[in-house]
Amino acid sequence: MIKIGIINVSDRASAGVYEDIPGKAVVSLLTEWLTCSWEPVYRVIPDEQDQLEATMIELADAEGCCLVVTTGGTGPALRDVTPEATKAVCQKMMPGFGELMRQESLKYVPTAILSRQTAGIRNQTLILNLPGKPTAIGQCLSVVFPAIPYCIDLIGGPFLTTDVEKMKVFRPKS
Ligand SMILES: Nc1ncnc2c1ncn2[C@@H]1O[C@H](COP(=O)(O)OP(=O)(O)OP(=O)(O)O)[C@@H](O)[C@H]1O
Ligand SMILES: Nc1nc2c(c(=O)[nH]1)N[C@H]1C(S)=C(S)[C@@H](COP(=O)(O)O)O[C@H]1N2
Repeated sequence: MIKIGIINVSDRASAGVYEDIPGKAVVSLLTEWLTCSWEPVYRVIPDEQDQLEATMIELADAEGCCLVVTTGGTGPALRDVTPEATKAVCQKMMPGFGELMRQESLKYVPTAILSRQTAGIRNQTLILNLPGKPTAIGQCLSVVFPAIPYCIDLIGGPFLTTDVEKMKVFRPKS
């Protein structure tokens, strides 16, 4: 079974102050787009770098997720450490994901430049950061998703398929 990790990184969501809207939004978009069978591996944790790194490693190495999507903790605030944790656990960074998501987000809010969201590869797992704002989830994930299945092909992961009416992905012809 294809597994996809979703980690909501938020002190308030993990304390139950917020409902986990961003994480649920990721699951609902993936459910709408993907036609292959898959299952979410879901975590809600505080902005603690050690815990976040341990959770990313668990979802990548022990659970075998081909993709791990994080929400929140990408900004400049003192406790925002999601990009640092991502860099610490990845062997390769994929800066194009962050660049494209910021460019898209700027169409909606000038504060898009405050997100340090990035992506990287840990072994056979792509780790992708999204901002924590519920409205940012669809705006960011839909703009980078067309490249995600091919990225997962290239790192030796499972073949992700989508409903082309809802999410058209791109795989270059070999
Ligand atoms: N479940 C939610 N419902 C409504 N707004 C949310 C929710 N989660 C996040 N947000 C909004 O997105 C912003 C950024 O979210 P993020 O998770 O990065 O940080 P945070 O919620 O401030 O985290 P923390 O609780 O760790 O400070 C929040 O300030 C809030 O405005
Ligand atoms: N699409 C989109 N991107 C966005 C935003 C948003 O509302 N929509 N908020 C910005 C703001 S205000 C901040 S502080 C940063 C970091 O958010 P995070 O700490 O929740 O990850 O994301 C930015 N990117």
